[in-house]
Amino acid sequence: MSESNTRKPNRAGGMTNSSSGKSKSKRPLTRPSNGSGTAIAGQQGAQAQRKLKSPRELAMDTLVKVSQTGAYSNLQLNRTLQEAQLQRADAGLVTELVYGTIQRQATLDYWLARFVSKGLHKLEPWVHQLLRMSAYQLLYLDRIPAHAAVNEAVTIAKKRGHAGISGMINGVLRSIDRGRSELQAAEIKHADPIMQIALRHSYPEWLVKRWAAAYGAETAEAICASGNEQPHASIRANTLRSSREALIEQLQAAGYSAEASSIAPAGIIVDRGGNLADTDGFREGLWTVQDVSSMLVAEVVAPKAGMQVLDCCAAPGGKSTHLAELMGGKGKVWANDLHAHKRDLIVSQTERLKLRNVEAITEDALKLGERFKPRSLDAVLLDAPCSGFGVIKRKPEIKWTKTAGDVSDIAALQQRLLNAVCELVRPGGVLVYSTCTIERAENEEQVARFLREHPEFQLDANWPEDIVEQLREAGAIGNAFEGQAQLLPQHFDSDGFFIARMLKRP
Ligand SMILES: C[S@@+](CC[C@H](N)C(=O)[O-])C[C@H]1O[C@@H](n2cnc3c(N)ncnc32)[C@H](O)[C@@H]1O
Repeated sequence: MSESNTRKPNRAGGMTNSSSGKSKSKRPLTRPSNGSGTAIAGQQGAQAQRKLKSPRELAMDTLVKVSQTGAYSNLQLNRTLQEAQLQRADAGLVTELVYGTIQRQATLDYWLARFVSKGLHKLEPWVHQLLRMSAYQLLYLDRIPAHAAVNEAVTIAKKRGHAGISGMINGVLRSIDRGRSELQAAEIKHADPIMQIALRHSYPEWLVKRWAAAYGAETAEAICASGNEQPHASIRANTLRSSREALIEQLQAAGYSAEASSIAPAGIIVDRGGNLADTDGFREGLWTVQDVSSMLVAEVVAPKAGMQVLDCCAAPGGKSTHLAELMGGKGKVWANDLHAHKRDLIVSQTERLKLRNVEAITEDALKLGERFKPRSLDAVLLDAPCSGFGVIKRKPEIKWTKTAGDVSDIAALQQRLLNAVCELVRPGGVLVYSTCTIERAENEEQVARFLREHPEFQLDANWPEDIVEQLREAGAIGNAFEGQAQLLPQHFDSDGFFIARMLKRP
């Protein structure tokens, strides 16, 4: 039996993550960004590396690097997988251990603290990560026999540390194994309801407090639980090359589980699809890998063929290419990003999708007024840099690394960006503001302030009807829809996203 990656159904009291349900597929198969999980014939160096380090040791090293250096988990994991050249099942195990351990670290520490008498803060970083990672296997993964998790941890400890450490690790993990029927997250009780949510679902207290204040405690808990779910893999049909229906048939014929997204008109949910960016269909430009909530942004811009459109913060180009597709390849999309090295990402996407009406440019969006005439563009999209709390499913370390100060800083930048780029919209034109976060300060409050200071703009509820209907059904908007929506991650099992459509008065 491969012990690769299946998560326990609700084993430790959190949300279920079994492989059975539609939204519960195995983690490595739903994380396309870690595409190096496919088997790659080993080079000599890679084989030597593999002999030296087991998948668990690689996972532990990745966890230490992420926590010590602040590296993004997905990038660090990709580096690890590329260097190690693992077989698919082993890459799946490393992926599961890295994401799962980061995701559940507060709950894991809560239990570990019971058994580590000298206190977790006194542990060396690798010992702490090894304990977390092994406790994660015992408490959250059902295909991994307890003896494998414990023995592997002890083997790593013997290799890395002295006998006292391996003995301590053995003792702690065996205690957790013996007590695991009681170590259920749902059993965690705390006098403070905020702390209870934080410990059960493994989030920092300040963040839960903020979300409870913004959305109420019940919704805050649902946000937290949803953030621990496996993300769906989804693709956006390039409707200039094929239809969504034809692609679904094609994918199903090739053995994929593919179905139309209920919310995104070009979206296809693909379960158990492996790395969708490593497929012929992707290489041929038939689709783009993108979260369904992210697909709504260009639909809300709703550009017409022939329009002049500017995407101010565009890399890697997911929304710019979508805009160009919606325009039938006619008109012009300027895809701008601050970072010159990201221009290549946009260019490679437009070339792959065979789009000729996208021009990638490099500029600080605060200075786009030096390149474009005021009031000259039909539509401007500001998909702003943000705190990213909507994508915790994919980047779980965000919840541990971002601070309330980061939210204020990024909100101040967003405000300056909005003030700068709104000048470029022509009278009667559209300005769409979006973020992949669920912070009011970056979303509704940002828009309210902007509208106060720019009376020439007004919210515009003229969104595609089907999308509005789906948003209403999911509870993302009420009856009085004014033209902005906050999608929470639980609404469509997607990323959390905010979108506001504003019109410049003629
Ligand atoms: C949310 S991401 C954009 C994602 C992109 N719209 C997509 O759908 O693929 C934000 C982007 O803003 C860029 N950025 C940050 N500050 C910027 C600035 N001052 N001017 C232009 N781009 C900026 C970042 O490099 C990053 O690529």
